[in-house]
Amino acid sequence: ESQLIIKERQQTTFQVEELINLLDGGKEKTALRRSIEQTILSDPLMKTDKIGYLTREQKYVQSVRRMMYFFTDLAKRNKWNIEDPHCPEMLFLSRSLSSVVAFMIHMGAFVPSISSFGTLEQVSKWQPLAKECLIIGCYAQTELGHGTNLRRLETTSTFDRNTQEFIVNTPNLSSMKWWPGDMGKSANHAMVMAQLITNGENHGMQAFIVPIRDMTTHKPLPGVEVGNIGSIMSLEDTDNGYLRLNNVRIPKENMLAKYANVDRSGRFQQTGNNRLMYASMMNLRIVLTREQMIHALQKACTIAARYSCVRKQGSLTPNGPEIPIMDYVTQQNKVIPRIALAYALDFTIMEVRHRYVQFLADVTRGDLSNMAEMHAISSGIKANASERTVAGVETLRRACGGHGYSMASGLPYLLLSVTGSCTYEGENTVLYLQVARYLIKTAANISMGKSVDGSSAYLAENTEARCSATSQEEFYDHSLLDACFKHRSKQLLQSVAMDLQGLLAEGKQQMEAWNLLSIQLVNSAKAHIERYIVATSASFVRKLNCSLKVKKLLNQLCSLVALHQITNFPGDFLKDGYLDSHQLDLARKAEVKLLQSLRHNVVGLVDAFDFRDEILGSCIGAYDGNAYERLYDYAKNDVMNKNDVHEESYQYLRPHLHRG
Ligand SMILES: CCCCCCCCCCCCCC(=O)SCCNC(=O)CCNC(=O)[C@H](O)C(C)(C)COP(=O)(O)OP(=O)(O)OC[C@H]1O[C@@H](n2cnc3c(N)ncnc32)[C@H](O)[C@@H]1OP(=O)(O)O
Ligand SMILES: Cc1cc2nc3c(=O)[nH]c(=O)nc-3n(C[C@H](O)[C@H](O)[C@H](O)COP(=O)(O)OP(=O)(O)OC[C@H]3O[C@@H](n4cnc5c(N)ncnc54)[C@H](O)[C@@H]3O)c2cc1C
Repeated sequence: ESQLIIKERQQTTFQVEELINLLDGGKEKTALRRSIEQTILSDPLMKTDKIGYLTREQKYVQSVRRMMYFFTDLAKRNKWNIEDPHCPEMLFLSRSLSSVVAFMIHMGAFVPSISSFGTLEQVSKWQPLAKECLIIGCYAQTELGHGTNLRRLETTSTFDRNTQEFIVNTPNLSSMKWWPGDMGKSANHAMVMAQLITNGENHGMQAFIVPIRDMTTHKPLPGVEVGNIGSIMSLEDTDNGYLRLNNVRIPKENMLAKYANVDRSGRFQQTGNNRLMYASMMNLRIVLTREQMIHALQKACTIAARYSCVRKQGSLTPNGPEIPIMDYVTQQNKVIPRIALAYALDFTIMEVRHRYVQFLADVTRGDLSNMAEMHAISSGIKANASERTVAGVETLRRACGGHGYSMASGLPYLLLSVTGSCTYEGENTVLYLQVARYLIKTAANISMGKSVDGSSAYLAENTEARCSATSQEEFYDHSLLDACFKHRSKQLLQSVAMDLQGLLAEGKQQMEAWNLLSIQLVNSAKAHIERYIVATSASFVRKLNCSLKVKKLLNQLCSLVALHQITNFPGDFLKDGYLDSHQLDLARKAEVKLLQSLRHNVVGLVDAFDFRDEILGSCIGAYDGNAYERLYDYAKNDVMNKNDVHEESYQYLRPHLHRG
């Protein structure tokens, strides 16, 4: 173990294990997580070869092999609950599996969509088959021509009264399904989202289960053309696919009919709220925020923080001893606010998940009153967490200098794999505009004196016109910081709502006015969600039952998240004079002081994320801090170094070497 990292751990002022337990949800949960990790990581059939050395095809094959074994054997033998994406076991499992892997869409989207859209009878038919991996499914919504605008999907499913079948068709190039994970090579069934047509009338998007490959030969079924879409930026262990359906017939029962059905004569009946067809996307938005984004940020923080403490470069005195780069305040400003953000997002998503589970129970009772708010929160948190995670991981990668550019650091892999999360499951701008739609409606409700949802209640409160802070210390106070965020959000919303009214009064059409103001609308949505994160994480910490030391530390992290946002994006806080430039200076000084006070706990804070080295996959961020030894070992094992002289060198270099 590096002496430097030992020294860092000696400086830690709190019990790391306490914080680990807190993040897991209790001591017993930590024990459960560790035993799951131990079982998975010690199983020879779950072993992965070093990802950097595999071809795209090898990655896919390895992933399919591991995950088939995992779902059909390992998880069952250990009686792990892989049914509920929000249960603790599932959270721990996805952490142990460490990267995006085959059958995540099958288990994470296909299986839950059956119960989201299916009747009880349909669920009891399809779900056991899917859970046992007797069928492999994908979620086929996006098309070559449309991903966001679901109303304009072009795949059709036309009811044939004579045969009591649906004819599913992708009539042209742009209507073919494009992108679904697990579809290219693995899936034998697809959950196809298509326009339902009965008796010549279009009833909008519905879900259909379409068999696409033969259950014995795995060959595409008649009328089906299916394949991989080709190399993508990362996530190469899954097979994102395309699918063309040429008038493929499926039985009438394959339309999932929880919220709408078609009778034998082709009469369409809507039995539930049609927004519920969209609502199922909330689930994956929340799951991905934690399972992919926050974990990626936590891993990147772990790597950059540990490395920054063992990397020495330069000195703070002329010819003096070299210091760990973590002692530079600029380095602290790159690493520590990201650690703080990783904590704040984790606390926020715990609350969001808790609310979502309650929301699901409400929906089962037929109560949809919280749907609009839940949609705004889940869309906003997905967009904000992915945007800040991607930016954060890149900052942390650069904070590791040259070694951050090497695959050996694990950082490029994290960055590339998490970048996609800004696009899939709802492109971020589009999601922010959904939040803005909710906010504009809320503003209208407030002006009519109607009640507003809990997370937006502050929009109806009276707030001070100016921040009251006169000292640095006040900028650590959560309620003062929250007031800054409330004010920013409120004034951005008021201003865009007024502009919208103005444009409408001038005679502009609603959609045109909306488009003209969409930059402001996105900013307003971001401000609302950032306020939600600041308030939710602080209140989560307030309610925690933990030692004073840990509470103090977590309170500091919450303050830092808010302060860092104010000092880096001060414009909207200064705009209407809520903060003045003197107060901004105080906030900056407060931030630097906070960074320095958190400095000696940096390693403890990332140790508390408790990622085993095998899961972290980094030569420079391993627990023992032996970065250089591992980098050297990584280089020695490069396939290019198999022989001292590369065969190609003989062929192309040797003829030229003797020319002179
Ligand atoms: C274990 C896990 C590990 C995982 C690793 C896996 C990694 C890899 C995974 C990769 C996985 C990737 C997998 C994938 O990528 S799967 C594909 C994901 N695709 C999308 O997310 C598509 C995004 N597009 C949309 O969501 C819609 O088209 C929108 C909604 C934007 C517009 O459409 P439209 O123009 O029709 O909408 P509108 O604006 O008129 O609104 C109409 C009304 O509907 C309400 N509304 C809208 N949306 C929702 C909602 N969601 N819940 C509840 N309500 C909702 C809305 O408030 C409004 O209500 P009201 O205001 O009128 O009252
Ligand atoms: C790795 C990966 C895995 C995926 N897996 C699946 C899957 O399993 N199943 C599936 O069905 N799909 C999947 N997708 C598709 C994904 O859901 C879509 O790509 C995503 O929803 C974005 O839609 P789009 O590609 O049509 O983007 P577009 O909507 O074309 O976005 C392009 C640009 O247009 C802008 N834009 C579009 N509409 C508006 C608007 N109304 N207002 C303002 N700006 C707008 C966007 O902000 C963006 O800047 C996956 C994608 C990726 C990258």
